[in-house]
Amino acid sequence: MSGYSIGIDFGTESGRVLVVEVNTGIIKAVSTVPYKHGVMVDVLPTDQRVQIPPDFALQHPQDYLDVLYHGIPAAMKEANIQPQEVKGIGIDFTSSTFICVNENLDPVCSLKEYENNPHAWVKLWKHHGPKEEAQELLDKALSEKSEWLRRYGFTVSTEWFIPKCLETINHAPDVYEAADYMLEAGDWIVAKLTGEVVRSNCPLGFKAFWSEEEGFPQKFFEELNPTLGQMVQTKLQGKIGKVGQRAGVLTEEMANSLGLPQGLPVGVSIIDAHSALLGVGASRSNQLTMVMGTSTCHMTLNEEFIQVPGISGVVKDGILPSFYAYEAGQSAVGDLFGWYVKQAPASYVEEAKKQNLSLFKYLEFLAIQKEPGESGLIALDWHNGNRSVLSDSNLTGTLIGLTLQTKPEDIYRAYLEATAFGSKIIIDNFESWGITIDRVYACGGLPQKNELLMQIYADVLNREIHVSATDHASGIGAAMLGAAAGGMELEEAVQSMKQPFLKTYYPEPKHVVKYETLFELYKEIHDEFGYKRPHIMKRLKQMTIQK
Ligand SMILES: Nc1ncnc2c1ncn2[C@@H]1O[C@H](COP(=O)(O)OP(=O)(O)O)[C@@H](O)[C@H]1O
Ligand SMILES: O=C(CO)[C@H](O)[C@H](O)COP(=O)(O)O
Repeated sequence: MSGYSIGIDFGTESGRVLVVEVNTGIIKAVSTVPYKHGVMVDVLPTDQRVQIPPDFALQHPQDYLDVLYHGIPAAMKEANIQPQEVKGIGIDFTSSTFICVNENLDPVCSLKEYENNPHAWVKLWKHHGPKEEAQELLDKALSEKSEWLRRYGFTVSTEWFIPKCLETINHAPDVYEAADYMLEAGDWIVAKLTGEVVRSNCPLGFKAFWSEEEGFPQKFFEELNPTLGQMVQTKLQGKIGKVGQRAGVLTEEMANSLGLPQGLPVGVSIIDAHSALLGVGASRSNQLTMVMGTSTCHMTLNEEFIQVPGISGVVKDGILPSFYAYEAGQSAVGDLFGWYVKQAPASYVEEAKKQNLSLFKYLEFLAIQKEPGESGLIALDWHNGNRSVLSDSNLTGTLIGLTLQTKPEDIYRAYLEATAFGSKIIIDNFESWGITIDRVYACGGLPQKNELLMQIYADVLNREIHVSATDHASGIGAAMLGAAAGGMELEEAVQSMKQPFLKTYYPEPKHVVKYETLFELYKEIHDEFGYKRPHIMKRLKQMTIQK
């Protein structure tokens, strides 16, 4: 098949539209559209007096539509191709990003009577509101030894779809009633493009306790909450499609608005991190892809179903047919560095400006001059909770070893190291349960932004890290799904569109030895606060929520 595919990657802060040549994977154009409202955590845009509760992370659905309406025409213009040359569109989206819509697919937050209810807005993946609901689901599933829990590493995360549904049922019954569909935002975008609701097996499998063999655990839902039970037949209706299949075709109205041909095939959606695995071409067993951005997701494929505690999930055909796709992750990586950089003292801000460096780059420049262990610091990177292997959003970050000599760059380096230690815990966990990792890939926005970070990962993991040449691996994966919707075999699309590698980071033996010792200490602190004394962080967190 010749021609182009449009891949749209909906991230945490922005959406990116790619136009990609299907035979070569050459990126002809990229248009980035930042979300005007970003991540909403303080007040609602409709009324500045309505405070958003703590632990909420909301988004404005219009921001996603703006990515379509502005990003597609801009990317097409830059690519300088004819609309008829486009063979399909694919969508990837952060997940579980949860939206309630009515039968016309209008978000409930766009209806006047609900606009001031935070529950009516999009709940972003990192919305940690449904803590009690997640715990309730987990307690029941553990007490009954529910079969489905084996696919979720024996955990239930507040970030997932069903806890978010239950939170809406419990705290905003009117919003629940007003919704005709409760959808993953990726599936909503597909529905807006095609006029038809087709849910993807990927987020359904990873975030909503659904499997192809068993569907939803209907009886379990009914027993927990009758409304949740009814939801399966009502607000969770819609066709289910598999990643790699066509969800439908572009409606006339959308085609006219976007300047694309009517009837253009649109693929079933995929989660962003899962899409990145396709983008780097890690389409075999025993390869691990670290998708490093705001958060990090650790993705791998395997021919076998293996029960692995502490992971985010395993789904058959969740990324590629005939493979079980596995996901684990860390909830704050780039976000943690971004937060720390904002705390930099005025003298650092000034000096960075003088040297014409971003604060990230200035701190990296200072931190690179330090040896591993030199600062005597160890951090826990749980500033947005811990996704794997502890799966507890009540956990918080910590820093041990501070003295009067500690400098900001020491702390920055300790946080970079902490995320590498967190990744080592995840990889060691996979391996100890029989999922061997032979090759490690890194992609996402971070690897190309921070060389020190990637060298630390190579040293801590004591493995080579192959960094993808593109920081758009998710968008490329989405474009592959667009090509597949247009008629290309998905595996063929992966082989012809996968992106090359830019650089390999090799472990530095002198550093590896030092990091082995530091990791032993990290593991002790991790187990102490994660397993033995989680109540310390939980009680502190509780006080902040009660305020
Ligand atoms: N030089 C840098 N070093 C470390 N972190 C960075 C640097 N530049 C940006 N970041 C962080 O990277 C994240 C953005 O990553 P990116 O992959 O572009 O976004 P997303 O995860 O939304 O797709 C932000 O959280 C930001 O704080
Ligand atoms: O949980 C996810 C995938 O399963 C989220 O989509 C992801 O963690 C957010 O991604 P990003 O860091 O790229 O914004």
